[in-house]
Amino acid sequence: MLGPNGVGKTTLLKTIMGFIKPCSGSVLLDNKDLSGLPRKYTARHIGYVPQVTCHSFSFSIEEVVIMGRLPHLNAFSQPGNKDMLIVEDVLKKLNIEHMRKRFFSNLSGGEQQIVMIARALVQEPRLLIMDEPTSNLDFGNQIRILKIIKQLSQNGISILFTTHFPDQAFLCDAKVILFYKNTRPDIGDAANILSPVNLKRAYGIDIDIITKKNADGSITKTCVPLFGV
Ligand SMILES: Nc1ncnc2c1ncn2[C@@H]1O[C@H](COP(=O)(O)OP(=O)(O)OP(=O)(O)O)[C@@H](O)[C@H]1O
Repeated sequence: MLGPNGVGKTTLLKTIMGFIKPCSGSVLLDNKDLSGLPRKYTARHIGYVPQVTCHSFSFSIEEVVIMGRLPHLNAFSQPGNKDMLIVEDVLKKLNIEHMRKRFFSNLSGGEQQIVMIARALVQEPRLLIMDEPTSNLDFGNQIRILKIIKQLSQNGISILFTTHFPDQAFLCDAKVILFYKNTRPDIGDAANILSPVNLKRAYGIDIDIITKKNADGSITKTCVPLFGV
């Protein structure tokens, strides 16, 4: 989901998650109205990573990530071997296994963001919803998270995320919902929707789209704003 500030991307995600009541229409999961489903059921199927705010859990990284397994545990049961293997795998994938004992509240905003993504991944959801998952991350971590997003989607997991960087839609070869201030959004493949004309309508600036052929034959598209002199 792409679009200008304040257009309603977060509001739509919160509505899908059931935190806000829709003004009209309904949100269905497996053809059932989400608002009537038990929270635990929803949590087994949908993972949610909210926009970064300052979280102050007094737990270690490892403990915060293990909490993502809660929807799969019975009341009063402890995480078992299978749960711990999933946690290990995700800590490694996100390159945070070496800092697992650090206190979550002492982490930087970007580090906290990676841990919150890890917590959602160990939930093993069918649908992962993330609000600006890369907003606080350094360039390397942005690309690492995008690669994971692409890999998960190739493995059949649906991922819905907001971003302010149209390039990320090209990199993930994603379907795009492009919001505008006063008209209905456009929905479709990044290659079709992210044209200079549509991007100007959304963001109010001139943008060129450059196509680069890589050494391995693949194509990378990137947005270049026309900055002027
Ligand atoms: N709790 C709230 N109460 C009233 N209005 C709100 C509330 N939260 C958001 N809004 C308003 O709803 C509109 C949409 O906000 P929203 O956060 O969904 O936009 P967004 O597209 O996610 O923006 P951004 O890209 O800046 O994160 C904004 O005008 C915002 O001021």
